[in-house]
Amino acid sequence: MVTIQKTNIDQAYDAALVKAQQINHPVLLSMVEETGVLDPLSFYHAGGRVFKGERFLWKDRDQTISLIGAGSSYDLSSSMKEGERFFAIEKEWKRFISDAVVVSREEWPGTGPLAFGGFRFDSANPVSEEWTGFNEGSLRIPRYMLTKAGEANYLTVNVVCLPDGSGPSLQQCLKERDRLLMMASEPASHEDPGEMSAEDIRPLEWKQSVRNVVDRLKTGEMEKVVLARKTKVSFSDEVTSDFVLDNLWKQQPDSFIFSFEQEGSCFIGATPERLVKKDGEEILSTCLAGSIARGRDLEEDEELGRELLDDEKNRYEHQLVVDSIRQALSDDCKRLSIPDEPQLMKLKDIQHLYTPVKGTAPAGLSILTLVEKLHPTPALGGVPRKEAMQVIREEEQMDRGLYAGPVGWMDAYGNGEYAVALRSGLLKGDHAFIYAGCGIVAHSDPDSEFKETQMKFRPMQRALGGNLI
Ligand SMILES: C=C(O[C@H]1C=CC=C(C(=O)O)[C@@H]1O)C(=O)O
Ligand SMILES: [Mg+2]
Repeated sequence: MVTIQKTNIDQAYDAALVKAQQINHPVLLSMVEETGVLDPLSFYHAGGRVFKGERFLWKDRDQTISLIGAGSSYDLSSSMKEGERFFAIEKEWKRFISDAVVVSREEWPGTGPLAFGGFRFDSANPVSEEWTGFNEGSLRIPRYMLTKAGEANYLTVNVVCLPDGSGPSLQQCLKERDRLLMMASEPASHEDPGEMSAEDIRPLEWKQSVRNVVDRLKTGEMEKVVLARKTKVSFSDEVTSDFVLDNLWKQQPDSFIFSFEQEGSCFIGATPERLVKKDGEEILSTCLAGSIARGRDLEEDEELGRELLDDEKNRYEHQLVVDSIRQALSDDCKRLSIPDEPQLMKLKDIQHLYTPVKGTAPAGLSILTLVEKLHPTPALGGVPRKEAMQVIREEEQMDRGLYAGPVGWMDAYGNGEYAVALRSGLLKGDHAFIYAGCGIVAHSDPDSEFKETQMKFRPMQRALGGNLI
């Protein structure tokens, strides 16, 4: 945890420089101020004029917080495998913030030193060409960050002071900040990516994989395996994250919206699934699994909702997630509250079975400890976990990259939130890959699971500019 200082900025900068020399290690100076109202997308767009390729955006499902980062002041990254990657990043983060000098009036959640990023779904799967640039864990502490929390707007400026005194001066950073703020007061505009065409990758092989997995599940050797597939979308021009975000923002108000630019690519999406949120001692998680279409009118929609709630196959698919999340959280969380019956979560293109999870944990417990325990839940992995992951590797024959992995943020005050990066894709110049998967159980039918993936592709297809229903 960090200690807040209420000194003036010049003194804090000098103190950070002296500290960097003393400990012979970079020291972060983080300055936080309340600002006037800023539009998140305009800030993101303005950030792109100086820091294209180094931006992120996050908006939570409850509309309580938005974070928009531009530039990088420090990267936390790990190439370690499995749980080690979470612990390695956690260790470096703790060390980094323990030396940080923070100038702020208060400990506003989501301000000051904050790391945003994601983790690959499966660290044991080799990194494919399309995902190069993303490590097993890749988190970024931005140079500039807008935090919108309710009605309040905050701007964080992070300057890393180096032991040899090199690096940007305080005056340079403050000048750049003013320029960024000026540009962010202009409305966001973006280029249209032009003509679009889509190509399903290995659709027939995917259905065959569902059959193979169903056969194995019927023997009782496993209970559930989530199989995903991808579609390649091509454009006549470059598809920018500004364009896609603008669409997601308008079209998916009930989802977590995220974008993470890294080395010429951008991982982006609108997911309904929270992995874990930590707000002081309060812990929230979500069980989300089991799906059905939306109806054409209210009556049909309610009928489909009832059908989903009563459907044995979907209830089983869902219950495996509930059991696994309960077990993963039971060691660290007190007062776990998990309703016995799921409810419906209705999104634009699909409805899901949904069980909210609440609990409490010591304020000092790191959110990454919980992420490590929860990931991968059976909403995107399977049961038993280890065996299901091996089947996914064998049957999917693809690299999920950050799709279905944890994506989100953590601050230096012990707050944070990670979503499961579903309904997402990777933008790469004039093309994109989008991903969707389904929980396969012994009673799965390949054609209906395939249709389910088609529904799950729709949010990204629409955001990419596809003229869909
Ligand atoms: C794996 C995905 O969805 C998961 C989350 C909700 C419902 C699911 C299902 O019904 O199969 C999946 O477990 C995806 O969207 O790519
Ligand atoms: Mg399903």
